[in-house]
Amino acid sequence: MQPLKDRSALEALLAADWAIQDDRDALQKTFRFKSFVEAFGWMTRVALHAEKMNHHPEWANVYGTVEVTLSTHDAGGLTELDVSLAQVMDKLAG
Ligand SMILES: C[C@H](O)[C@H](O)[C@H]1CNC2=NC(N)=NC(=O)C2=N1
Repeated sequence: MQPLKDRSALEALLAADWAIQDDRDALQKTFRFKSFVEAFGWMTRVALHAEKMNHHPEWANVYGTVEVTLSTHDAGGLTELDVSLAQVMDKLAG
């Protein structure tokens, strides 16, 4: 598992509304879409990437809102995989 080496990529995420969770080494962001269909469509596209990466989000959806937590369970904290998946999520959210 690749530990975080690119601090600048993490800084860029923190400037784009991602946050480090208080009580856990994990990235968090709340995505808001106009409708349930838009939210779920985005989740479906992200899920296909996540499966390819073999790296899966913790997330919860209510109508157009998706709360996301990213952490590498196998490593007990943040790795490059979390940064990559966060970047994919931002890109697909447009
Ligand atoms: C066995 C399997 O490869 C692992 O459990 C993978 C699957 N997806 C994963 N997703 C996340 N977020 N963290 C992991 O440590 C992880 N591990």
